[in-house]
Amino acid sequence: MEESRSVPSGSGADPVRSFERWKNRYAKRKDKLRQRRKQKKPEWEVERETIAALEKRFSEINTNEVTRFSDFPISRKTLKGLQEAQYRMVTEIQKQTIGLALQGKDVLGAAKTGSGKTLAFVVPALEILYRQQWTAMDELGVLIISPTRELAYQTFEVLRKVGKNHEFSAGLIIGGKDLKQESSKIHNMNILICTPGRLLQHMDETSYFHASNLQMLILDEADRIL
Ligand SMILES: Nc1ncnc2c1ncn2[C@@H]1O[C@H](COP(=O)(O)OP(=O)(O)OP(=O)(O)O)[C@@H](O)[C@H]1O
Repeated sequence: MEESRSVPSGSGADPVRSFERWKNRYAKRKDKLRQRRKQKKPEWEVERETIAALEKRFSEINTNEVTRFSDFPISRKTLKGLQEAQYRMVTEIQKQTIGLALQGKDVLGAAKTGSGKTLAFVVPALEILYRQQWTAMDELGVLIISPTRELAYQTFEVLRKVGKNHEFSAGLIIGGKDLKQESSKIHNMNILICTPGRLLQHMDETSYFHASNLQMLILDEADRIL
């Protein structure tokens, strides 16, 4: 059978050839997209590269030149949390201690009331877990001991605010609540803030409470705790 093809008179364009050209272009574009999708790295790999780039900058931290949180090599998630809570410029205790803590050094800080000590340890606490790609599936990584319930609660609020873009779980163990209820949740926590008495009680009575993989121990107002 003969194929009939209608060409609009006067246009000069062959619709079959135009279609073929369009089909080739479409196939090429689709191929490019497929290649690009193939090259796209998985999220964990991108995150690992970002962490490696941050760690490279640790040795270059110059405390004297730090004025803002963004001068520290810290994660975008922490930085975003800080900015959303309107924290941009560092206070003296933050400037002097965050860099050392990021470098993995033990830090003993002392500064007067209201000088911003809480963020000086909350930021490194978030970063140490971030760097190890800690997830809510992992165990306890950071333990913060506060001398009083009020202080523990305040610290928890700061942690919640600044760490809201991370996926870690955090718990407050301060007594005054049902011990059994606390016990059932304690093993799911990546970061725990507790008062000394309640912590001891859980160490004695909660069989599955363990801190064998702890990455950071923080004693808030150590002089009152020790
Ligand atoms: N970098 C910052 N920029 C602006 N405000 C800040 C900064 N750091 C802390 N603050 C604010 O300063 C106040 C005191 O901070 P914080 O409670 O951490 O001090 P502190 O030294 O722990 O005090 P205390 O010894 O009473 O516990 C808080 O209201 C906090 O939000």
